Amino acid sequence: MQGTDTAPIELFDPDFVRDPHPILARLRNEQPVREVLLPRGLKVWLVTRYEDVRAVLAAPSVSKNVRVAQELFERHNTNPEARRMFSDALSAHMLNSDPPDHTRLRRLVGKAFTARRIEELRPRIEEITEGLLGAMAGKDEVDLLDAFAFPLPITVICELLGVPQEDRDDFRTWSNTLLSGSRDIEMVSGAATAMAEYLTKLIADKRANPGDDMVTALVQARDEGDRLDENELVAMLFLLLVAGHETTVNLIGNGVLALLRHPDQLAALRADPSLLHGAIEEFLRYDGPVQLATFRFTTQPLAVGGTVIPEGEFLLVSLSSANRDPEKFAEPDRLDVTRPSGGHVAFGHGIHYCLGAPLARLEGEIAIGRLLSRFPELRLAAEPEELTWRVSTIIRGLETLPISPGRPAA
Ligand code: HEM
Repeated sequence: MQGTDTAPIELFDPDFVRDPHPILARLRNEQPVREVLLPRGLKVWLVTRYEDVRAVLAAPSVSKNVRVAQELFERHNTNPEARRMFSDALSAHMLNSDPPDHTRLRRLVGKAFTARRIEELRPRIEEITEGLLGAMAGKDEVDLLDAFAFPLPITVICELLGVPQEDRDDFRTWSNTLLSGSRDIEMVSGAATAMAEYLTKLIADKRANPGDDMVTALVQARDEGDRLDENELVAMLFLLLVAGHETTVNLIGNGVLALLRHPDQLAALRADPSLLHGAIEEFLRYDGPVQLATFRFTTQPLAVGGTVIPEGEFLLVSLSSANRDPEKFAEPDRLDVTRPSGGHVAFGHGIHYCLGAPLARLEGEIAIGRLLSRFPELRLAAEPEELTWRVSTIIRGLETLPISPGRPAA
């Protein structure tokens, strides 16, 4: 019977991590709403069909209030050692809040992320892109993630916020650990503490030496208008930096891999660069960087796809699965850069729809467009089967992407 089968499913087995789509297709067909046990011992409901995913993301009775979530977490966790996974210092951000807190927090930064404001960053994003591509020219083989897909968005978000260059490597390490889905609880909470201490110090520095950056603007909003408290300030920076670090890298990485594995699509895009805009949407649909939306929970019984999920249960919705649902997308497993774009849920849906979507799209377009025009001979430098994917509850992305750039265009 639908929903009640709690036999383990292989959500984080090597087969799933390598290619989740066959397992997701089976779930959509057989058990579109069902309970699963996560690696750290938490029981959650997993939702996999497009319409159900959108309905859950838009349901006002589905909450993200982190304080209530902490209590529920303790009730639903089967592993007593994993009790404290939510770090208080980092958790008071918009993605962990319901209205009216969510509305207030999102409004504080909303203006800086509109498509128009983000478009002003274009020349700087192009400059960083050209610099990184220039450094790749002449090399036989490089890891595209390390040389290009990571440094580009990290540099952009750090410049926007005002995070010093020399601190960026530490930040990347902590951020990766926090999103790894690791069972090593000490390592995860160590990274959370280091991150919180770092951000607290950054805020103190900006108070003493204000700059023309977003951290300074938020510090001033905190100090003058009393519109967010100190905890919320730390958590806001944490969210923006982590979102800026962990996502766009995989739009670039997964997108380039998809193209290199589909030479006909690569040729079509090279022949008609006006397809690029739609191609970015297709990469987001085909293998988006965020496979599961973040935790939510029911505050009253919720009917989804014929199953009633009781009150006080955790929900995870699979964005990767929704984006391959044949009820919504014809031939969903086919990469097609000419597909009419739109409708995918790679950036989520509802009030938590990705704040950084305009920035991610612009970075993705500039990065992939310039990469293809700079390196006409670009090819994979590994067999696709040899590539390994990161083990993470949230993120869908490669560990490394070895490529051979070939001769640069004249
Ligand atoms: C291709 C890159 C990106 C993808 C695929 C992506 C995806 C997502 C998704 C799926 C959500 C909703 C999660 C949920 O409802 O559980 C989200 C929220 C969010 N994203 Fe992104 N993101 C990307 C880039 C960025 C960037 C560059 C930033 C900028 C700093 C950013 C900032 C945020 C913020 C602040 C939220 C929370 C919004 C809210 O709670 O109202 N994202 N993102």
